[in-house]
Amino acid sequence: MEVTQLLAIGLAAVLVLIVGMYWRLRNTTWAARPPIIVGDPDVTRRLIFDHADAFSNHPLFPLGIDLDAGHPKTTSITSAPYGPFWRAIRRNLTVNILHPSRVAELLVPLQRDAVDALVADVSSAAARDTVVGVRDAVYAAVFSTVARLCFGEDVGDHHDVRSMQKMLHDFFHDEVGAFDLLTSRWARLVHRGKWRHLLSTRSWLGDAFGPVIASRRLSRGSRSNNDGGGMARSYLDSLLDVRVPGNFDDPGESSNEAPRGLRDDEIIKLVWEFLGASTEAVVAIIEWTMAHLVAKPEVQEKLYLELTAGDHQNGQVSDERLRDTPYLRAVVLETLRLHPPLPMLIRDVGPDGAAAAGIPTPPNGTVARFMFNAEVIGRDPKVWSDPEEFRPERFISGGEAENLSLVPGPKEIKMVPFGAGRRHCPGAGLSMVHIGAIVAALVREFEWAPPEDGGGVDLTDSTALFVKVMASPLRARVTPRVSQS
Ligand code: HEM
Repeated sequence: MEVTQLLAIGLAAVLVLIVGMYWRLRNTTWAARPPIIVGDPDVTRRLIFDHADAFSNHPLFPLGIDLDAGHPKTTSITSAPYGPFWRAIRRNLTVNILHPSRVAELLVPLQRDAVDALVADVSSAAARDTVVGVRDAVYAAVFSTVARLCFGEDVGDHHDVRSMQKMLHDFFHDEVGAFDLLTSRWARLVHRGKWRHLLSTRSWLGDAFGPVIASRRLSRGSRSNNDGGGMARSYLDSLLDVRVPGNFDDPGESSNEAPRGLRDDEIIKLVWEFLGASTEAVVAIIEWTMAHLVAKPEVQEKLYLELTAGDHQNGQVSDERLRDTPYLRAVVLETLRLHPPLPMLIRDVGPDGAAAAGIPTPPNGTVARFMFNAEVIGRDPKVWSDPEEFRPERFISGGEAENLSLVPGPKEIKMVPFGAGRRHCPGAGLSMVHIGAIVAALVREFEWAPPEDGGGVDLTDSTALFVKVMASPLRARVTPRVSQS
């Protein structure tokens, strides 16, 4: 046999090996057993509400890996097992930050600066170019507000906020995202550096937020009454004060261990959850809303007229103001119906849940994973007329979804963008105010039209970690409105 033939055979063997390895690695997933996908609103209602005890646990490791391995365990509200620890940290967030009175007191004043900066950004982009993108400017406006809610005014200088924003953005929007790394060993092999970076999340979060927490502890310690020195009490302040049951794994109602304060590594996890939860989905919905307004000028005009009528002109958006601007609320709800940014509500259930759902009992010590598909539920033709149509009128007086609440009750489910049952999103009210204020400012100040290049509005979606976003960032022709005053 000639050398060239030998070489060809060797090369072919190597290729077969590589392709085999590729397929083996590609098909390795972190969820060992396939989840059970539910898209029917009635089945969702029955399982989540009628069997609430069994359907109240989210996955313990939302990213599929234990990022605490080798360290004391930490948890977020999202991943804490249903029980007293979860209740304590969720209650702390709802009472201290998300309660409507706190939203009015904390969020609304902070938004003013962020919205002004956003309007200035869009104005200068529109002056430079006929076609502008809105995603980055909105991201900055939302994050700067959220960072101040989280850390208070002493969050640091502009540079610190920007570097936190970049960290969060890279985590969700890196082109080789955590999801690719977790679902494919091939991706881990090719992007070893990024995989190592993901595994060391705990340590780089510590480097970023540890000093902020330490400095806040210090400044509070130097004041006798921990009153924040006249500053509004931030989420971080509440986390420094909250008392939790000794052990977050304890499923019982009463732990034997004495209540304790949170450790810094636990606070870091909760702060990271807060920043991510209050930025990503909010930005996604603002962009989807603007996309529909560009695509449907008649809806945009109707909204503009509502926003500029009477004393709404230049008014801040608050919970009450949203009640006075039903069309704005309807436009945002219609966007949430069509594009729930977290399209899957996940529940891990044991034998009770499996029995309720009529599926085989999961083997000892394991769970069955249910994914309730919010996107399918919100577009169910049994529930919605012309479900694929963007029609905000459904949500106003006389419409098929008049008076629909943000989070469904136990009687009926029509849409679940903020989830359902005990684990529903506690940030729904704050989100509506935050989204409403930004959309209101963008529509009041500018007219939005499709780019002249004929590209139109592309409503294709893609997933950034867990969040459904527009696959191509929105681009629009933006014209400043003539001042009404
Ligand atoms: C448009 C904005 C938002 C959307 C669409 C959204 C959606 C969701 C969804 C679908 C869930 C899972 C619910 C379930 O499993 O039933 C969730 C959970 C959660 N969200 Fe939101 N969210 C938004 C904004 C916020 C904001 C502003 C916060 C404030 C910090 C927040 C904090 C949380 C937390 C802590 C959980 C976990 C709740 C638990 O496990 O008990 N979210 N969110």
